[in-house]
Amino acid sequence: MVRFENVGLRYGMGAEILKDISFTIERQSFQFLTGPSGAGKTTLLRLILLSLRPTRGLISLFGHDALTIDKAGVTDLRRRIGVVFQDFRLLDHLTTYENVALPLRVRGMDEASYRGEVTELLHWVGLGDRMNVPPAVLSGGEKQRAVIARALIVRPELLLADEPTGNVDPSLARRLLRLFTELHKSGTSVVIATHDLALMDQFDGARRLVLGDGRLHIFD
Ligand SMILES: Nc1ncnc2c1ncn2[C@@H]1O[C@H](COP(=O)(O)OP(=O)(O)OP(=O)(O)O)[C@@H](O)[C@H]1O
Repeated sequence: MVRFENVGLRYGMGAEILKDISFTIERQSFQFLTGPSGAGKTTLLRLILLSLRPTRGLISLFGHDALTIDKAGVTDLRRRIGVVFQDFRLLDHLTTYENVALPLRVRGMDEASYRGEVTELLHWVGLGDRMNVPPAVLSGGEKQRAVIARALIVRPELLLADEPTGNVDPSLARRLLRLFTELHKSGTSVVIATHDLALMDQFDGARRLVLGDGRLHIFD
């Protein structure tokens, strides 16, 4: 569902951050994206999301040539992707529950059809007693969990998560990881960018995409 061929990226006139990156992400796959700080993990996720254009190379997303489609096409493809990024904000005029339910509401669904599922997911991420407060009063880790719940509620075809367990304690990190693996089992391709070796070790068999010196090394 994602294919990169010889992708290179530089910011402005700077040096190339990513060089000759080629890989595929298959349907219903699970992988970690790792590498030292500054290696380009967030940059690579942004290229997949089509919020950055590569300096060279080819990117295809869900079978479409991502570099030639128009803006409306990009919006359509993005709807199929769940995103857990640090700078994806919650809306402060809505409650936590309403934020998580929003992607379903904008799809025109009736609240009665999703209320139970949203509530269950919020309990699972440990926000059962925070549902009716605005995000402004949540802690950093609670906000991050609300963003995760909002990304997962639509069961996206592809989930991109950037350090999704960065702000939570190890036991909650394991719980969130379980949520990602359940989503994967139900059909989603999952890409998790992380530094957390202990977390990756819990998923010994998972594919690892390792960035270093601008290159990507793949361990299947
Ligand atoms: N908008 C930008 N303009 C210029 N340089 C940038 C920009 N965003 C990132 N960079 C640089 O690109 C490199 C890769 O950054 P990126 O955030 O992708 O790395 P990362 O692997 O996600 O790092 P971390 O693990 O610390 O989050 C870094 O050297 C960073 O300074």
